[in-house]
Amino acid sequence: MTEPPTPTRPLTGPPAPSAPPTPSTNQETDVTTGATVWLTGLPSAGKTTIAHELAGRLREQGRRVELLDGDEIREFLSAGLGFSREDRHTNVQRIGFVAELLARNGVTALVPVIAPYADSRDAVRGRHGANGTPYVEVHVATPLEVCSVRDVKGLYAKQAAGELTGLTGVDDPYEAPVSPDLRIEAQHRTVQESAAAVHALLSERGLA
Ligand SMILES: Nc1ncnc2c1ncn2[C@@H]1O[C@H](COP(=O)(O)OS(=O)(=O)O)[C@@H](OP(=O)(O)O)[C@H]1O
Ligand SMILES: Nc1ncnc2c1ncn2[C@@H]1O[C@H](COP(=O)(O)OP(=O)(O)O)[C@@H](O)[C@H]1O
Repeated sequence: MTEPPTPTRPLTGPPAPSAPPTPSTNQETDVTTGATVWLTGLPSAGKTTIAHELAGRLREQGRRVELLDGDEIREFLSAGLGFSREDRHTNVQRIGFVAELLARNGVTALVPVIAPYADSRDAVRGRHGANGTPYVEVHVATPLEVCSVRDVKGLYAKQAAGELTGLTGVDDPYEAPVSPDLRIEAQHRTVQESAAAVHALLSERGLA
């Protein structure tokens, strides 16, 4: 009597150990659920650093991620815009528009951009809400005293030397979010801990 051929892969049961993890999906459309994660905070607060760490974690679990870097956006999408209230508002709306497009198509859009004005941020949140696209606001709440010592781009020193005016948090407004989805006192946490906190929130909401 001949033995039936052994299948190379089991037809039922759990996926093979080498299978990549499955991202969360919208049950009705079977489309991967995207989201915009906006990290707002002062210059040198750690927005970009935390966003990169978070991006790595999300990619590891098989999610598609785009990081909309503020400096890159200002070089291309927002070329020519400055740092007046009006220009910052325009910049934030443009970034919000692109992030929402990405998020509604299944991408997790990470946005480490200052976005100093509450009404600008609210408008972005509102547009996401109107389209049913998940939006998560994270306040990277590193205090000015810490940011100005880090001074990654030398902006605080320039402002102090009188070579720059209108620096967010110093001589230009930063309206801290009153009720963000998450506030991180990032000066008391490692980058990994901060990224893990955002990741945990996304998991709770079925977005990671
Ligand atoms: N005057 C002034 N105020 C604040 N920030 C300044 C300014 N001039 C240049 N920069 C640098 O520009 C980087 C990008 O700014 P953003 O696009 O995130 O700002 S905004 O949301 O439009 O206000 C921003 O990047 P980050 O340091 O990564 O936050 C700043 O380094
Ligand atoms: N606990 C921390 N969390 C985040 N960044 C930190 C921390 N400690 C030191 N840093 C450093 O602070 C700097 C923050 O810069 P960056 O992420 O570009 O800030 P932002 O994007 O908010 O302007 C980086 O050089 C980062 O390595």
